[in-house]
Amino acid sequence: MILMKDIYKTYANGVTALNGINIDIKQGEFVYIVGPSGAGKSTFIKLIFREVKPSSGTIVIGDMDLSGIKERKVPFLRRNIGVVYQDFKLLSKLSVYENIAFALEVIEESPKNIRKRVMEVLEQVGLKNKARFLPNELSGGEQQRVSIARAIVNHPKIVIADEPTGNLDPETSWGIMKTFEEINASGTTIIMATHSKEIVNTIKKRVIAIEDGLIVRDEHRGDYGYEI
Ligand SMILES: Nc1ncnc2c1ncn2[C@@H]1O[C@H](COP(=O)(O)OP(=O)(O)OP(=O)(O)O)[C@@H](O)[C@H]1O
Repeated sequence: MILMKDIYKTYANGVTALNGINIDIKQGEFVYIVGPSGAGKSTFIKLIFREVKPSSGTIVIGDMDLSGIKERKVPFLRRNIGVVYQDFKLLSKLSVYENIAFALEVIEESPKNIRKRVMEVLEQVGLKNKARFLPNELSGGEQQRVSIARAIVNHPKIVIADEPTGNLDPETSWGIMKTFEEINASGTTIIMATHSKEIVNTIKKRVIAIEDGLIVRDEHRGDYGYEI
């Protein structure tokens, strides 16, 4: 599903973020990516949806080998991947409904299907009654739910989340995690970078630890393993 072989990444400024990564993640897995600040977690995550290109090595996502992929094929890769960010990245002038519908409009889904599917995902994240609200009229947790709804509206096979609870209080974070678990239960692969020891040690999943651009630990139902 997600395969990386001998992945190295050195940025244009000379910083080497990844130093020989090998990984195999199967469809339907839930994986935490942990490690110190600057270890290479975000770089690892960005490789999956081709926000970042490796300096060398092979990446296969589903049946797509990204090594030789043409730029015009990248949107097809991204259709299978939903992304959730720490700071939500919602469009502030668009309503909740429009923020989610936008993801379907760009792939030219019919207006009837768009309406049906947007209301479906809003129901799934518990925000059906806020469809007409603007993002700044919502709490942080609600905004993150909108961004999760946007990420899953197109039925992606993979959802990637880069510190999705980083800006939320603990109670709200547990609710967001429950939503990710429900999405995972329907067969979607979840890759989540997190600094939350409480979450990783409570909701046990596969844990991949990255330090200095290398995978130093890969455990089924692992622990967070750091003090903060
Ligand atoms: N666009 C970039 N250009 C140059 N260097 C970068 C770029 N993005 C990241 N880096 C560097 O690559 C290294 C790894 O960064 P990365 O963001 O992947 O770490 P991280 O583990 O996600 O950190 P954090 O937990 O703080 O988010 C760092 O030294 C960082 O400064």
